[in-house]
This record gives sequence, C-alpha cells and structure tokens, in this order.
Amino acid sequence: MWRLLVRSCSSSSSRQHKQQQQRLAAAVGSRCYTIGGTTEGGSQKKHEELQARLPPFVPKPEPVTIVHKQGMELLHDPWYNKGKWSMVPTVSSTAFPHSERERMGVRGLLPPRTTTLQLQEDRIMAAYKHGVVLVKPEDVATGGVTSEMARKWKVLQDLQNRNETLFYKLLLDNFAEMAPIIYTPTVGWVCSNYHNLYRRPRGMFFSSYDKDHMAAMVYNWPQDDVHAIVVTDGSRILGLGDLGINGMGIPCGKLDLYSAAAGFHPSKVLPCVIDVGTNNAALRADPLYCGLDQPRITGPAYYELVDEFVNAVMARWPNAVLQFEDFQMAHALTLLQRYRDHHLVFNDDIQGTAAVALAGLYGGLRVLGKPQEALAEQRIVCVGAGSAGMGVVRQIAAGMVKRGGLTPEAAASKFWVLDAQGLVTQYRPGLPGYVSRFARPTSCSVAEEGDGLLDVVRKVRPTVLLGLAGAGKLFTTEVLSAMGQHCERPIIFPMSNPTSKMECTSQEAISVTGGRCVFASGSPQPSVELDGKTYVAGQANNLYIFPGLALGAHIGKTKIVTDNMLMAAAEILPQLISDKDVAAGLVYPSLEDIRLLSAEIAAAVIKTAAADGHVCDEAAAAVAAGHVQLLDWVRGHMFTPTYSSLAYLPPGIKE
Ligand SMILES: NC(=O)C1=CN([C@@H]2O[C@H](COP(=O)(O)OP(=O)(O)OC[C@H]3O[C@@H](n4cnc5c(N)ncnc54)[C@H](OP(=O)(O)O)[C@@H]3O)[C@@H](O)[C@H]2O)C=CC1
Ligand SMILES: CC(=O)C(=O)O
Ligand SMILES: [Mg+2]
Repeated sequence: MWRLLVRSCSSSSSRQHKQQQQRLAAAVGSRCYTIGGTTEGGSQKKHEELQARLPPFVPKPEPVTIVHKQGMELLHDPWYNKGKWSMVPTVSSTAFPHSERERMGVRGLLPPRTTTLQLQEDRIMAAYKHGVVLVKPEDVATGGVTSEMARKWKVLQDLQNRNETLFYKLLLDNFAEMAPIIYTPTVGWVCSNYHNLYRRPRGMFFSSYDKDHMAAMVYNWPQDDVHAIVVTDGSRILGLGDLGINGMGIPCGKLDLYSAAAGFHPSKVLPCVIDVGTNNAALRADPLYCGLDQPRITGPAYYELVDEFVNAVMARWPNAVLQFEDFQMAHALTLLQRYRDHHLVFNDDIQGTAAVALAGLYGGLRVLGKPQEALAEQRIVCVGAGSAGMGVVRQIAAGMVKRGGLTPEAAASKFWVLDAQGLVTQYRPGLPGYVSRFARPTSCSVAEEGDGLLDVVRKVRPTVLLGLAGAGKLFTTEVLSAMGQHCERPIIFPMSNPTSKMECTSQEAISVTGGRCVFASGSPQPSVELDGKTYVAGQANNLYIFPGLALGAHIGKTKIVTDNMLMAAAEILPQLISDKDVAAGLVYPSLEDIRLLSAEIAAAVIKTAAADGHVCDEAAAAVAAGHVQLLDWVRGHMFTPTYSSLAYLPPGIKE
C-alpha cells in the first residue's frame, strides 16, 4: 500500500515539482531522498532501504465520531461524554483532551487536568471491589462531619442534578436542617475530597493555561443572563488552607445559598474557580486531582490572570454581582481594592463576615438588654489578624464611631488583635496599614507584644472574644474560664470554619462559663443542656449577609458595593431577631426565616444605596414608595421553586 502511494505521488509530480527536486538533489547530492517521489540524481537504493524498514501500511480508520452537539449539551449526553460514574452516579468529563475541548466548545466547562480512560476504569474498579469510604474516622473526629451527613449530602447532590426545582423547594422548606449539609461544615469535607467526589461538572474552570482566552471562553457558558458569580482561587478554603481547584465546592455551596436564601434563579448563577496551581503537594501528587500540577503563580502574573477573569465575566455579564471567596490574605484585600470602585464586587470573607460579626454584637447587646451605643464600651479581643479578622475589627470600629460616638482612634483602642505570634503591637516592623491601625501602642503596659491569648484575656479582661484564626481549639478551658471570671455575660464567638477549625464548641463555652456566655459560632453547634436549662447556639456566619446584600446590589443596580451598604446590612439584621429568640439568648434571627431576612437586608441595602445616589430609577421609585412597597418589589425578584407549564419553541423561532 505504501509503495502504491509513493508511486502514485511520483507519477503525478508536475514539471515544477521535478525542477524543485533537481535543485534539491544538486544541493545535497546523493544523500537526498524524499517521500513522495525519488530524486533524479538521488539514490533509488536508499529509498528502497527506507521502504523496507517501514512497517507495512495497514488501513485503520481513526475512530472519529461525528457529533451534532457542543458545550454543555455534549457534556450532559452520557454517550458522548468521556465520563465515568463516580460514587455519586453522575458524569464527569476530564478525559477530553484540550484540542477537543476547543473544538467541542467545552473549554472552561471542565477542570483543566485531563485524565485517561484507564485511570477512570481503575478508579471505578477500586470502588467496585472495595466500596467507597466516604467519611474517614479523622473526618468524624475533627471535622464534625459524620457518615450520616455525607449520605445526606449525596442525596441532595443527586437530587440537584435531577431536578433543581424540587431541590430548592426541599432546601427552602428545611433550610436550617439542610444548610449544614450543603454548606459548612459538610462543604469543607466536600472540598477536601472534591477530587474523589468529583461529580457532574458545575460552573466554570479558568486556569493559567487559559491566559488570553478567557474573554472568548466565557461564551461556552450556556446562559446569556447571569446575575451572580462566586469565584475562588482555592488558596484559603474555610480554615482548611490551600485546596487548589478542590475549592470549587465553596462557590457551588455559596450559590446554592444565593438561590435558596435570596431567590437568585439557579440557572442565573455561576460558580467559578481560577486555577493558578496549588502549593498543596499531597493534592498535586494525587492522580485523581483535577487541577493544574504546578505551584501557585504569584506576583504580577497572578494579578494579570485575575484581571483577565474579571474583565471577561464583566464583559459578558455586566449586571452580575461578583463575590470573591476564600482568597488567601496575601491577595484578598489587594483584589478587593483593585476592583471595588468600578465593579459590582465584594469580598465575602472581608466584608460579609465583618457585617455578620457586627450584627451579632448588636444582637448580643440586645440579649444583654443594652442599646447599640453600648458597643463603644466593649473591650474586644480578636484572635486572627487575617482577611476575616481585620475586616471584622474594622467594621466593629466603624460601628463604635457611628453608634457610640467615638473617634476612629478611640475606637481602635478598644481592640486587642492576636495572630500566630501573639498580641500584635506597633513594635512589629512592616505591619500592613489595615493591621497597624489596630496594633496596640508599644507603651501599652496592660498586655505586651507576643502575649498569648490566655495572658491577654487575663490582663485585658475583655467583654468580647472573637475567633477568626482557623487554627482549632484556641479557646481553651483556661481562656473560657478567664472570660467567665471577669465578665458576668461575656460574648464569645468562635467564628472559624469548618467545625474542626472552630476555637471551641458550644458545649465547652456554655459549660465552662456556667451558661452565662452569649455564644455564636461559625459552623452550626448543638444546643446545650445545663442544670435543666437549654442553651441554643446561634451561627455567626456570613450566610446571613451575602445573599441579601448581593440581591440588593443586583436588583438595585448599585454598580458598586459601598461600606454604607454593608453597614446597613449589619444594622438591620439584629432588628429582625424575635423577642422570643432574644430572650433565649440568640444573637441572630432564625435561619428558618432566611427568605424574609434576605429580603429585608436587600431592602436596607437598596435604601442606603439610594440615599447615596447609587441605584437605578426603578429601585429609587420603590424606595420612594415606602418600606412595604420596597419589600414587595424586592420579593418580586425572588425565584420561587414551583413547577410551571412547559412550552416548546422550535429552533430558529424567536421568543
Ligand atoms: N464565620 C464566618 O462567617 C467566617 C469565618 N471565617 C473563618 O475565619 C478563619 C480565618 O479566615 P481568614 O482571616 O480569611 O484567614 P487568614 O489566613 O487570612 O488569617 C488567619 C489569621 O489567623 C492567624 N492565626 C493562625 N494561627 C493562629 C494561632 N494559632 N493563634 C492566633 N492566630 C493565629 C494568622 O496569623 P499569621 O498570619 O501570623 O499566621 C492570621 O492572622 C477561617 O477559619 C475561616 O473559615 C472566614 C470568613 C467568614
Ligand atoms: C464562611 C466563610 O466564608 C468562611 O469560613 O470562609
Ligand atoms: Mg469564605
């Protein structure tokens, strides 16, 4: 066959071709041979030798499948999808090579690392033979995630993949019960195991490999109208550190809450991850990890990638709210400052957490029977000087200025902030501005640079203790006991997530202080029985804030998210706690009312933005009509999970 091909090419050679061959032969002498024709001055023998060495041509057509689908439609077709059945019976599609992703319009719809059919088979074989261990003993011991919670998560995932209307109805009707399953703490376990649990691809995956392609790639997403985007780079997932692309579980969980809590339509939200590599060596070494196998990109190249992502999504979906989530401290504030003055963006960990912490303190003051002005009288110890901790401290200080009439300097003097090296004082060289404002003066005789938490608590006698270090049990029995000794009703918020990283449990705080503390925690905690009395634990988590804040910003078309809007969210939330719940010691309203809470937060945010001249005409008119009308207007934008009649529109016919 090969000979046939050579002969046929040779006999069809044109005059021009022959001349070319002659020139070539003259140039290289008898060493020259070509495939497709013999050189006239060349060696026929050499040519024959070559042919003798080549294996015979065996006709074997490449296995090409002609497909009439692209993009998401292709991925959701189990025949064309190069997927596997994972432990959750859904498809994944990482076996598409990159050139094929381009051809088939699925670039960005899949994690960047490709896999092979063999690896997929090995994985299924392992599951087939040994079953799949969902929750390891250490997860149960430290993560607060049990096999039962993992099982429930699977049930909900499966349902979400089959029927979103039913999923959201179920979630809304059982919000307080199911939030811990779709969100913290279970979402922490999901992210840690994302590479094992990898299921139907959801959202968009951007990576450094996509540099200069993002503006085009976003058009692979099959939705013209996106209202909310949550993005992470996976660098600080809850308190679990760098989980790389596995962090995608967080934008998915947050956006489930956008839809359940604030009524964003599920088809109009977009979870995103920017994969710039990971410094988590164990993940990179895992053959099932589906992110890039490279260390994290840093410096200007990192910011170029994030800039490109922001420009790409904002160009296609200019009305979307963009929430930055779980970026490490090194980048979180820089990114927020980079975009916040001209894009509809906010950082949930810095700003959402800040608002929920201030709201919780106002709620705590209600429990103590004190007005909001009493905030200025508090002495506050905050463990954790990262994006969450410093955002919280800054917001509470702003509350002290606004409600308590303090100067910014006097407000700053009410805080003692600790990081991994202990108490932060101005003695520390090179403190960033947002920390140095709250660093204790070096002349401070009460507590000194580097003092540990117990020393600080004993010396400062704080009324409020906040935990945002993500380092686990820092509120030891001694610390809690010291809090209870000097303060009749200490406010204690271990806000780190997930449960494994919380500073203490409800049981520890309530029992050590004899039930006197006002308690709320980042991840949900059980009620505690003590001396015949039941103490209910509240949840100091930004889930109370970001859905309503984003809803207000989106429908009010506020263009930016201002500090005043965040303050409005923080101030309205404690007003929504029922008197009964206040009497029970709760510093936040019931999560069962989350839709109402989000609508009220959205209304408060819109009112404030309207006063600052930042809303669209329609929102301004709703504000002018009065609170009830504004609330109705806000609720009119919320998706309700019910079935509607379906109508068929043939292709090519416009709606
Ligand atoms: N409840 C909620 O709504 C929210 C909770 N969080 C939680 O807050 C935690 C921190 O998040 P974030 O601020 O973004 O993280 P960062 O990594 O930005 O900051 C962590 C901070 O904690 C300090 N720290 C670490 N270990 C210790 C220790 N042993 N003692 C005292 N301080 C310590 C670090 O100090 P150093 O720099 O010296 O290492 C750093 O200042 C996470 O667990 C996260 O889940 C975050 C957002 C919302
Ligand atoms: C709740 C949240 O945003 C966090 O722990 O990072
Ligand atoms: Mg977060």
